[in-house]
Amino acid sequence: MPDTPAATSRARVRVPLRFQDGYGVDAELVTFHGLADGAEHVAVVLGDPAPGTVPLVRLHSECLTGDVFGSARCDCGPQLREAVERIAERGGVLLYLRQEGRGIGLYNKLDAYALQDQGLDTYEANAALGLPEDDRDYTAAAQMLRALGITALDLLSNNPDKAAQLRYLGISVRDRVPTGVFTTAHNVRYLHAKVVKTQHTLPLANLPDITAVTDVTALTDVTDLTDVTGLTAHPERAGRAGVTGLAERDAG
Ligand SMILES: Nc1nc2c(ncn2[C@@H]2O[C@H](COP(=O)(O)OP(=O)(O)OP(=O)(O)O)[C@@H](O)[C@H]2O)c(=O)[nH]1
Ligand SMILES: [Zn+2]
Repeated sequence: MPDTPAATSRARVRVPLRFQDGYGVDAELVTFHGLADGAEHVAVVLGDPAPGTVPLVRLHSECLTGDVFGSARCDCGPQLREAVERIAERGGVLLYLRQEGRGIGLYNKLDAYALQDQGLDTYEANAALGLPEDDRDYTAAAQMLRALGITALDLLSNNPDKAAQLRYLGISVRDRVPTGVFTTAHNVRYLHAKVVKTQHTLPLANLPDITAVTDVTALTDVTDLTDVTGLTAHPERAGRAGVTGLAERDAG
């Protein structure tokens, strides 16, 4: 385990969260001193874990296009909305990490989008720009968790690298709990690349051949795509139910 200096909490403020679909919950936002990368990450503390249970935690990487503007090119917005409610129900923390574009920044991400529009996948596009496929380091996340008194957790994520890095940093990840599946006509190739290239636990691996969807722009209704993928298109609840079978307990 690397020897990382401790971070301390800086401010704790109550913020009532009110989403456009009517869901609301009161959160406590926590800021920090001493984070390793100097970025302004924020912890969103939700609900109250029952005594003797570990908190549910999500490390959510910033996505301006998806989180703020509702872009359908990725699944970040629905994942964020889902995570807030699931964590609030059980008690836990969402770490909102300022790692736009898997760490390469917003402008580089949009450059990568332009290359994806020419046929490259999400990882090839980063590489073509001379950038890492995924530049995220979760040292600051581990510091934030420790500052909040959390050393054991269940992780709400499909990304095995998040669990692996947290464990390396000395945090005990008991279960890795998959998020819902939020497909749109515009993000299915992106989600498929995450499964094939970075082993995200999304139930897309058995797709007959995603490249058979040659013209996604023609799929104006996401239910068209559901026929192709066999997946549920974008419902927050049904999508979640569809992947619960993938919940796994990681050893160690
Ligand atoms: N470079 C790049 N970043 C992207 C792209 N699409 C989304 N992102 C960024 O990817 C991050 C979200 O990561 P994801 O790979 O969707 O999911 P994850 O966080 O690794 O895994 P989960 O916990 O399962 O959601 C955000 O920072 C987005 O801005 C893309 O095409 N290129
Ligand atoms: Zn996104």
